Amino acid sequence: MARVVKFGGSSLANGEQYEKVVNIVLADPERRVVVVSAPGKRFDIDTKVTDLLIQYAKSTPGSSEFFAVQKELISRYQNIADYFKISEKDFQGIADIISNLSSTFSGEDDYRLAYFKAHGEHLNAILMAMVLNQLGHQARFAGPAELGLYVEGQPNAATVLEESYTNLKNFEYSDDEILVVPGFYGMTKDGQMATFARGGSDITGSIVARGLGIKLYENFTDVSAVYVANPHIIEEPVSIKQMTYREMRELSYSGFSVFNDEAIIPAIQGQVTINVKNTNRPTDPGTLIVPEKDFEAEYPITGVTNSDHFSALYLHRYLLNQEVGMTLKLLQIFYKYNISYEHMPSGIDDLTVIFDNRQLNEEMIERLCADIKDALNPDVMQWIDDYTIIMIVGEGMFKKPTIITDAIASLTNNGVPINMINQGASQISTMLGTKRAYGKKAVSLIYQHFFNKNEQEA
Ligand SMILES: Nc1ncnc2c1ncn2[C@@H]1O[C@H](COP(=O)(O)OP(=O)(O)O)[C@@H](O)[C@H]1O
Ligand SMILES: N[C@@H](CC(=O)OP(=O)(O)O)C(=O)O
Repeated sequence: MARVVKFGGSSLANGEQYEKVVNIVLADPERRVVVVSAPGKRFDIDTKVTDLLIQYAKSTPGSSEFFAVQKELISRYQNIADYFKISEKDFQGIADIISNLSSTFSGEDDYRLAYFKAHGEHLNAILMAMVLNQLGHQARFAGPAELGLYVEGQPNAATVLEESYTNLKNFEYSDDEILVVPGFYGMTKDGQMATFARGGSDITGSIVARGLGIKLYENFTDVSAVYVANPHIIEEPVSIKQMTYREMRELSYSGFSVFNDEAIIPAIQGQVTINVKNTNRPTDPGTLIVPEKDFEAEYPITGVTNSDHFSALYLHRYLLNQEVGMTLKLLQIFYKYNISYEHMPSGIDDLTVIFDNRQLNEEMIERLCADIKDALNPDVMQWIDDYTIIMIVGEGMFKKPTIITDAIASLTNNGVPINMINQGASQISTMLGTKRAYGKKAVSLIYQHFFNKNEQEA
């Protein structure tokens, strides 16, 4: 069965990592389509190529910073090319593209940053095809322009156009060649490069798998599995062997950065199974992300995460719930500021609106609050920035009501106050709100309660 394989920036950070990737690709002839990110961090305090490109785009052309970043960028690709003994002549094309990025850009101003960022993946795919050719394999660069992968919307947070799937379906390639596809960006209909949100190469992998009708998408990263909790919070957490699309989407949206939350959608639409695997330990089975829960879960919940990218607005006024059109007025104000909300748990006299705070700034919040005061005249209105959301996820959770009470008790009995509970109609997640300082402690307590094997056996 043909596969799409995507390699994240950590898997392509230098020559040694690149060699592992090449070995993985060549180990199985079914690995026909290779999606690459831009080179990532080689060590903890290193800078990803995407971040260097952002710095490059923002520096003044001709300034010393501009030339310093340009040099650093060329050397990131040069080191990989040298590792594989790519000739100077062949590499020169990549160096020239980097040097000339500022002058080759001819689109609308809004797209300039996206143009720079997209080149991280673009050049890495050109280099990967070169390396595979140099090693005697038939490989070809296939970028969004060639594939017909079209996008629309914001230049740095684009969304795929449906016609891309027809274009991909009609894309011709032969059985004996490897396609190397740059992740993270697509083309607008007027020929400009636009990127997905950060971490968006995962999205390209899903789009390409759905479009080409490929049913297995291997997503190679630097961990051996999707763990039940963030490994930066819990040391050596339990691995998830299998999970559903819905579980992964809930968890990635709220903090599991290992797989981009938007990338699940094309996989759902194309019924593509995702296998998250480790480039450094490719024989480990990894985590399978599948359409339906037709497997036995090992633990009562699938995962727990916390996320600080939410803020809340609390409104209180007696008889708030009886006022016809109150929510409409509120939503009209959000619409005016082009703000979407995530959740809106309510009581009889109060309402909490939870926002993704990455779309807000201080000035917007001030104007928004002033408009709400005018329109709704609340007794209490509080903007809460010091907020973290704890998300507990599992398809089986709601069959056993004690799971939620146990989770809450494990927090409140250990000094973590909860100021919001939201249980979605989806019946697979419960969201708890608390102060940021408690975020990691809350994840640890819930982890200890549900996954700590010693405790469970006791
Ligand atoms: N629940 C989780 N399971 C596994 N990894 C996680 C989880 N939550 C956060 N991560 C982090 O995600 C990282 C992998 O994602 P990312 O850095 O985007 O990789 P890549 O460079 O391969 O795209 C891991 O190194 C890990 O630190
Ligand atoms: N290089 C882009 C896109 C991406 O998906 O990268 P990675 O696979 O390294 O997370 C970024 O840094 O956002």
